Amino acid sequence: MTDPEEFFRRDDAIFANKELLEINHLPTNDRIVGRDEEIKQLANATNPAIFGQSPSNVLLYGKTGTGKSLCAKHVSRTLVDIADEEGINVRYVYIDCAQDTTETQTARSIAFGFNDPDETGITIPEKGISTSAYYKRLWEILDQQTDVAIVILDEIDKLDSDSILMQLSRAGEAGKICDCKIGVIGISNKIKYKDRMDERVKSSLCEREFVFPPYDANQLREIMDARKDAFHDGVLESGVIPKVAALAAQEHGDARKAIDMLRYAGEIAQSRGDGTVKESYVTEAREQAETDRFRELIRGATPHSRYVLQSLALLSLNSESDDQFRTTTIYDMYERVCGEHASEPFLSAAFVIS
Ligand SMILES: Nc1ncnc2c1ncn2[C@@H]1O[C@H](COP(=O)(O)OP(=O)(O)OP(=O)(O)O)[C@@H](O)[C@H]1O
Repeated sequence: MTDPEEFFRRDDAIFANKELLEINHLPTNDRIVGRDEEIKQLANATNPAIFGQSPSNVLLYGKTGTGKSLCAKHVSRTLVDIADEEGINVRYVYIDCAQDTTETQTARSIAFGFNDPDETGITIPEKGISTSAYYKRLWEILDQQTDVAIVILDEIDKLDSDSILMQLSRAGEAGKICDCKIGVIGISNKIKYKDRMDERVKSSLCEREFVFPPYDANQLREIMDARKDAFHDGVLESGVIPKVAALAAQEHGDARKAIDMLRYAGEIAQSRGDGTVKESYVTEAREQAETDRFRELIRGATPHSRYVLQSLALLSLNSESDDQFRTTTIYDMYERVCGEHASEPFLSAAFVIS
């Protein structure tokens, strides 16, 4: 019988500190490259918190992987430490609005993020209480736990309404609802997001706006060089990082994709029992990074957008050429796919398809 023991590795010949290349890793100061100006502006906007005053609300724009979340978290983390030295209690929470799209979910997650139940004695149930009850607990928690609260709302455009923003901006207005000062850092990939905001929310939330430009190949190379110690000495072929940087720069300068590609290239070497991460592995790593990204995009789409996509994929698979398909052909396939998912097709999907 095969002994599974022979398939386990007791040491890692490739990675010395793989965590540096993991998606959720928040790098330290010395590993953050090429965002000095953005960090300076964000620090200026949130500086009043150090004196216990209201920070400016900020909106950050930029394409995916341009360091928006990283800079927002990094500046907030530093702010908390400096304020602490000045005797001011600042805390921050990070909310992914792609996960928490409704007002209730967002209010609950913010309350949960700021709450230390041992200190407040307040619990935040997953469900079973009303939106206003979540708010009530949130204001109470903020009053008890902090002088200044920073709320980072990533993918803010995914919120299904402005209600939570309205509440946060009202609460932030000196002492109206709670005594704590509140600053919001909104993050979006959609430059036009502001256009659909309520005027009142817009004037309060968009006190300052910063656009994060894409990285060029040199910056991407520096970002990866600063994390090179994720690998053991000498295992990375010298051409790997420049190749990853060049490919990622071609695809709108996305640092996440670059770091993913680098990690995958290492994993490919590892899975083949190769002691060297070869430049030739980068092409495969790129495909894997693209598949991941696509999977993530699809996961965020509505069920019917996924059914339309599945229909197109099925038609393309069964087609000899790359011909275009008639709307009726796609709609027929879409109806079939909906049937397989026990879902009623939307008539309006025909307009979307056409
Ligand atoms: N200037 C930088 N220096 C070091 N690492 C960076 C830098 N910019 C981005 N990264 C890394 O790239 C990845 C993506 O960055 P981040 O999540 O901040 O991008 P984003 O602009 O918020 O993207 P999205 O809009 O998709 O959330 C993270 O792992 C981050 O650590």
